[in-house]
Amino acid sequence: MTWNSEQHGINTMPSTPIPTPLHFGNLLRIAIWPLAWAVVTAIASAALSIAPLWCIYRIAVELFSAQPDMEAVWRLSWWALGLLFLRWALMVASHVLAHVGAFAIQHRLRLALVQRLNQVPLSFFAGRGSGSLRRTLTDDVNGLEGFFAHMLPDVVAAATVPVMALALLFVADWRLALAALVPLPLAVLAQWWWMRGMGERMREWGELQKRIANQVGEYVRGVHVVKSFGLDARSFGELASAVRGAVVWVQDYARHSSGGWVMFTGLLTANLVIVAPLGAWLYTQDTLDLPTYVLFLLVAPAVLAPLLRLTFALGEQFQRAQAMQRVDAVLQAPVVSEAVNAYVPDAALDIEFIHIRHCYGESLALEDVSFHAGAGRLTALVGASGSGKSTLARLIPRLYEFEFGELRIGGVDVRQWPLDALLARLGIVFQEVFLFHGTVHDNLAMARPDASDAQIEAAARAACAHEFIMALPQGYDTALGERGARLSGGERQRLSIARALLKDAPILLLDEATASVDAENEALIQQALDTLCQDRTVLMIAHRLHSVMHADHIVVMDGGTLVGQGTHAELLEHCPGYQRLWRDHEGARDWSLGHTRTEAEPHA
Ligand SMILES: Nc1ncnc2c1ncn2[C@@H]1O[C@H](COP(=O)(O)OP(=O)(O)OP(=O)(O)O)[C@@H](O)[C@H]1O
Repeated sequence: MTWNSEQHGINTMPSTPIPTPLHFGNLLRIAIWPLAWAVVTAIASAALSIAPLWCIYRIAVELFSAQPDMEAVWRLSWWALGLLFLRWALMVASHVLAHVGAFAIQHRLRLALVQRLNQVPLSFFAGRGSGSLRRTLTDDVNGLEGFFAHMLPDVVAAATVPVMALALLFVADWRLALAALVPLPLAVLAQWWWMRGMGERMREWGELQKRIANQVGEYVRGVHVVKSFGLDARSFGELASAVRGAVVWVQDYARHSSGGWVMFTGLLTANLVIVAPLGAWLYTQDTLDLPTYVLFLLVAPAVLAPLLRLTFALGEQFQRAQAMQRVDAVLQAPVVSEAVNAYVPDAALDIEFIHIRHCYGESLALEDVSFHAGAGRLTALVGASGSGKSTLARLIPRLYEFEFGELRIGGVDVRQWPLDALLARLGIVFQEVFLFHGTVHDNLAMARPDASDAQIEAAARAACAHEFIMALPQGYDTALGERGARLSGGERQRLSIARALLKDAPILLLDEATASVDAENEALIQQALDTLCQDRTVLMIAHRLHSVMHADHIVVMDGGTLVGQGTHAELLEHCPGYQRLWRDHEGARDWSLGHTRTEAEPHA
């Protein structure tokens, strides 16, 4: 039989959003039926844990009677064994059902988180370390799964067993039953003492864990730099300080909590210390029979000891509540808004920046920038590092929302475009090429999932990538490591150009990517780019001026403002900012050529 999640009340469809703010109630609702059955079977199994003890009590009654009925003793023994097996079967059923429900919750949460992360602007990620976000998607979601899979049946059992045991003891002898409860108020007092300020402490612990996760993420990303300087994790200051902070926290926690904890656990497991002598005294007074005394010796520990489990669950609950808050913060993160009356214009797709102003937090990145990138033309953005070129490009796919002004594509403000339609019309080639785990083919096909093998190959050929792909061990089926580690920068760049060619979008955002590659790769990439740019609206961030001399339009940026625009010739004549850039560029070229010459001369 296959498990049909819909039939069994598990709603895994990502299209139904999870109601926020998140709490245990709305998580439970995701998988209400399996979890409800898990609770029912857990209660039944917990109740049955007491039943064999009742059989043993009845056996004792027989054995201590004047004429023991051995047949009844055997019958009761078989009953005890049968009930024990039934209890185990119910326990297994409860755990299986709890896991089914918990996995449904985990699956739904993950989908909802990934969906949300797809919809938030880039500024959301800027304020968070990638480590802490990864922790939310993995550890926090796993923790919630674990809570429902393990804690739920355990907690239900831990709460049921004492109630059943106490009911049985009160039926047998109310005086000893009360005695079995005596340590409880003292244990609660010790527990209160032990738990004081726990919420604050757990919050501190959560913060420390977040810091460590971020720092470990950073350490792993920068491990080549750390190694190249002959350092190790201890010399990675922030990471070392976060780990030391955790050690101090644990020491402090142990110092403050151990006394109360020892008292609490001691009291909860010590009711026999009262029940045993009191029962013996009542027996000597002839007000208690021996089988009842045996029953108390067997069952009294089950009245309080399971409460220990409940305490663990409470501690666990603190952590899960924090995990839930972190998951909730992502699920409630503001998404890129989409206009109600969004529409796709039926016009040539030019790009127009009108008095654009943008800040990253408090710091101003663009001020009053206006220019027009004509449809089907190549517009280049030039300027010193930090002048705002990339920021302008990032505003087009709405990776960031600008503060003031208008940004029109095809005559319509980007905020009036349906986001999917906008992104479908953009091809993006940035310097940092991200390649996913998967084959070369998968990495290319992501640009157009329905592309045929022939189309993929044609794009690769046009991007001058086919030859190096065929030289890989399995050609297009070669798996690429994390971040495409097995490919050179130039090869990755050509793959990303092939992707853009496959997507065949009418607008192209290009971060000129030839700055850091060798001459052979530069020529190949340039050739690929020339093919890619044909008949498209191209906005190109240019780091080397000679590559944009022939652009239709050049926009010169300086310190977040536009200081000139026109063709290369016009700017050389009128724009001091461009003249300076050109002088620097020519100077650098002379230096590099001169440098090459002087190095080459001795061999001439
Ligand atoms: N995510 C960010 N958060 C905060 N400030 C940023 C962010 N990205 C860029 N900036 C700042 O905004 C300004 C413009 O940066 P931008 O990357 O747009 O310049 P650029 O001209 O593309 O530089 P480069 O040529 O070096 O890439 C800079 O002062 C930069 O420090």
